[in-house]
Amino acid sequence: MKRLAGKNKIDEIIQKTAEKTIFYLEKLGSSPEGMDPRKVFMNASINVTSGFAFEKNYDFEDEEFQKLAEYINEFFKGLTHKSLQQMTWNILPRWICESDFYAKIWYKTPMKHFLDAVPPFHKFIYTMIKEQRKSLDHANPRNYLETLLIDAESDPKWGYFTVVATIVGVFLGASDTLANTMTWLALVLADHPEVQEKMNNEIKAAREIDADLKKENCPFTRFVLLESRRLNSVSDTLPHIVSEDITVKGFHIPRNSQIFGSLAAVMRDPKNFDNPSKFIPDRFIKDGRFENDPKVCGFSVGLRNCIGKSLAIEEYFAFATAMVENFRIKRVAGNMDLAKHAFLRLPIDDIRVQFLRR
Ligand code: HEM
Repeated sequence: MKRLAGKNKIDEIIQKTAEKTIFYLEKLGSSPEGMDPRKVFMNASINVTSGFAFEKNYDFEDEEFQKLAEYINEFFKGLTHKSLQQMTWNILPRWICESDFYAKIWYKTPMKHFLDAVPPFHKFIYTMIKEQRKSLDHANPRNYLETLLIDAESDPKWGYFTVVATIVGVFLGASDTLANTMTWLALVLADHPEVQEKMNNEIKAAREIDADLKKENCPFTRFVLLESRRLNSVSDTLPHIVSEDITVKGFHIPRNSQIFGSLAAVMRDPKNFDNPSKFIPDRFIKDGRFENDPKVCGFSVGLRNCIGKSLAIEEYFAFATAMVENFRIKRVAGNMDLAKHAFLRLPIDDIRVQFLRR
């Protein structure tokens, strides 16, 4: 990421994507029935990721973009079952897990979406690789894919498959997480109109200081964004495999076990936050100033924490401020309940939010 600093047009792509997002939120969400904004936010995060990965900025209605979005959405439809299948590998004999019969059983579940999306998604990325190799400048990689291609040439352990799998991982890590973080924010703001007004006033005043909105001029907005991520963190945690035998607080965990730690448990623990289930943006004021709190750990902790954290923070700020500057947000249907999901914390399906132009 450091090698791309200042070279990638990512800030410009984030701003353009924020404008497109506003256009679609108004087009689809201004009527009294409102909308589920997830798809619009998903398109927005996929577009920023394609800016980061390939330096491509799409129109959401572009045919190539729609294909890309479809592969990613299909992956997510089957992801829970893919994870459940992996859990069964912990308990069943290997010959069962590797049999055709067992594979056919899983293909009858929603995991089918995941499996069917893999070949065309990989092919799409191979096409990008071919395109970008033609103009690859080794001294000046312009995007994430180019840095991977350069690394792959100098390391025999890397093959094209590793490059493709890394890009797939970035698209999966970047899209659903940010889309749902934005959706939770829209829902929580709908319940707190006074917070929307306070944010809007702060953003207006900050624009007078500098037309390019600066985070340091928007402390209250940052409290709100952090508090919304704390209260409704999207990822509880991804499954991890234990690489060696370990004992934690008297519990022995053998090598190769699959484990799940809960990030939400840290962020909703009353020992860490007073009234943890309440939305209290001002909880982050320390001596009158904004202070980040590392216990808000939705990007996970440790060596494998989120590689896209700083990009995600930029996108979240840009999309959230654009949304509040342009709209009053109202909830028309649904509530703040959690959807049933194996390891993500997502809003339920039947939410409807109205975006009323200011
Ligand atoms: C609000 C948005 C986001 C949230 C809440 C989030 C959260 C997370 C979490 C919890 C992990 C798991 C870390 C672990 O295994 O312990 C993760 C990993 C990852 N994230 Fe994010 N993420 C976000 C945005 C992004 C973005 C924008 C990118 C792309 C540039 C990205 C790329 C990745 C990748 C590639 C991994 C896997 C890292 C690894 O396994 O080493 N994420 N993210």
